[in-house]
Amino acid sequence: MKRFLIVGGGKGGTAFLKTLLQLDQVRVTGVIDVNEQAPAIHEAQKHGIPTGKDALPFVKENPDVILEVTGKAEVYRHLCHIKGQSTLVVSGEVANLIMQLLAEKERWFEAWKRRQRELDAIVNSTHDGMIAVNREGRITLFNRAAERLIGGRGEDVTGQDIKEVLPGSRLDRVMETGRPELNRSLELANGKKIVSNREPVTDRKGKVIGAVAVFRDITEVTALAQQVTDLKSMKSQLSAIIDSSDDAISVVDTEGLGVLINPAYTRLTGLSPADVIGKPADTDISEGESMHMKVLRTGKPVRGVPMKVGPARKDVLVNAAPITVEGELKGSVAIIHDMSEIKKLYRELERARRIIRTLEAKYTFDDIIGVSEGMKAALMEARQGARTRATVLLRGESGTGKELFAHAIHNASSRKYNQFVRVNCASIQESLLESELFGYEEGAFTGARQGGKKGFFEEASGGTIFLDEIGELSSSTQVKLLRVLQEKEITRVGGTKAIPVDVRVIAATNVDLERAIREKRFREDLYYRLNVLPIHIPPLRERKEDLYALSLHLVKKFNQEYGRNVTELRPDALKVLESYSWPGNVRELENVLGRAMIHMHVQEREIRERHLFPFKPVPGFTGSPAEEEPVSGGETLSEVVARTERNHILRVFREAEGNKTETARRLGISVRNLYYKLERYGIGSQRASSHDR
Ligand SMILES: Nc1ncnc2c1ncn2[C@@H]1O[C@H](COP(=O)(O)OP(=O)(O)OP(=O)(O)O)[C@@H](O)[C@H]1O
Repeated sequence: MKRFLIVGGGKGGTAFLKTLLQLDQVRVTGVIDVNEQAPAIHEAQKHGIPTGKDALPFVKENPDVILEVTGKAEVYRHLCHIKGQSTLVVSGEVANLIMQLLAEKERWFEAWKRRQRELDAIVNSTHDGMIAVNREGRITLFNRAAERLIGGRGEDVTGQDIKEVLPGSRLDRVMETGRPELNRSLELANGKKIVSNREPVTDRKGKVIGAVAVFRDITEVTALAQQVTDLKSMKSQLSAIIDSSDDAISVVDTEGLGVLINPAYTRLTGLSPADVIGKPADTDISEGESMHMKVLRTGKPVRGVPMKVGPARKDVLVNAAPITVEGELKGSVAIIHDMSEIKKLYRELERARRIIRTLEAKYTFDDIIGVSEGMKAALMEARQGARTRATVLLRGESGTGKELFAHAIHNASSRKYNQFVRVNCASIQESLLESELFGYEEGAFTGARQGGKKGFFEEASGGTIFLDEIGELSSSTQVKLLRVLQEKEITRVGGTKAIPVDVRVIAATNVDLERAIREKRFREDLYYRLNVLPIHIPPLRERKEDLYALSLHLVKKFNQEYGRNVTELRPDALKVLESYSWPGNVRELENVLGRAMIHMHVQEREIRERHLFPFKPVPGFTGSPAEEEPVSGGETLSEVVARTERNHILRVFREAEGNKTETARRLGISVRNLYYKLERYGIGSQRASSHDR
């Protein structure tokens, strides 16, 4: 509040008074004039302002400004003994001007104050901390951000020595050197990280009159920077994982537009990033609805969807899932697993399995012993035949080695790594044979397996099927077999679809097929289909020169089996063997030698005649006891019938020298029936297994 004393109440004084009365922060302490009727005196009295002598005490109170509006002021100055007061002498004309200037100053002052408040607001609202000190190092500014960062209150610390409030501020140092310190990072005692700029404040002449520090909290920024670094490294790790994945990966945004694919995706589909990124997913790899679009539509993952993709139409399995960030759907990711590799591996595995199984077709040509002309010819034909896929018909009596030949042909052919399936056509019930050979569809007959079943032909696909005892096939099976040989395709029982099969057929029989054709028991057309490469294996009695080598070969085999060390066959023993007719052929020889070795002393090395003695070869026997059973009392009728039947079959079987076809003929039953009965009564050597698998 400024106090004014107006001296002179004329026009000028009145003008001053009126102007001053309009101003804030101004108090007129009095108006003085010798003329008590002067207009300003009147005006002052109207406003209760002391005049004349009444004003004098206020003069003594030392008004801030005395406005002398006339020359008479000198008198009043003297009167009032006012000293050291600034006195302004103005004429009435300039009084107005001065008043205007005063008003201007007041406005400027107001503006300055407002500006000051604005600056205060700015200084206090900024996130940057600000501290200013004067020349003495006393704090003149300590804004709110500084309060927050450092602690303490601006009003408390203002005027205090900066060295006490903030010993590490270095503002004293800045004042000393007069040089700014910029972008300095430091950690405060409270753990906050800041970066600060400190600058000296100079007057117009460049003299340092203080210093100011502006500093910023970078704790969060540092943490954010760390997070960004972490995210970057995570991103590059993820990119490396995605790029090195063998599974194809694709990502789309919420609009279904491609965002990311990995190299495996390009390898699988042939689509480059340019084909996919930013393009709609509904034109992607799938034929129906895109898995991405399905995921975006339903918000749910899809799993294990089989598809064919890419130019190679590779089999794949697709998994797709929504990408959600804080509960919000952001897109979809699909992982496409190439199944062709697995399928390939599976095929390899199957192949390996087959090789293992094929080992069951374990004989090769090296296992077939034969020095006789007849055997040499058969072997040569078989070796040649092995190189082709021609159907082979092995002819020869029981036990001559037909199956051995079949194994050897398969193992010498290009099909050796695939399945060798042996089917004994006589030992499988006629009603089952068709479905066993050709398989059946689900529901083909009561008891048919769910999903149907592959037959032997399908099992042998890529390999060889050995149809033993082919002469025993029923006419309906003969027709079907003929079709397989002609069309190279099968139809499952109960099915309509023709399934192509790539199978090499080796058939064998000891039946006189030509006679069977004449008797209408065997189809002529099938005969010609089978008889592409007939191989005749002569009976042992016609190739006695093989006996010695064969015997040594078989003895070697038994040595291993029985843990013996027999190395020789004495001439006397060989002579006995040569004098025999071998109706059971090599199988019978095998039995005779096996039995002889069992009866030899462990240390004996040579087979002699006496070892074979008493040599009563039983044709067709493999060692199972098959003597006639004696009659005993107290049997039931069915036991008597069974015993009688067994004894009779055994007798005829011996008389026919173990020839099953002949036995069956003499008994008036089918060979199949004979097989059944031989097995039932434990007679003979036939194996019950229908195929080697
Ligand atoms: N030349 C041979 N060299 C070595 N062993 C042989 C020879 N011929 C046959 N064998 C052996 O004789 C036994 C009977 O042979 P295989 O089973 O092959 O005869 P098969 O003619 O198929 O008889 P079947 O018609 O009764 O089925 C087998 O143990 C076989 O190893």
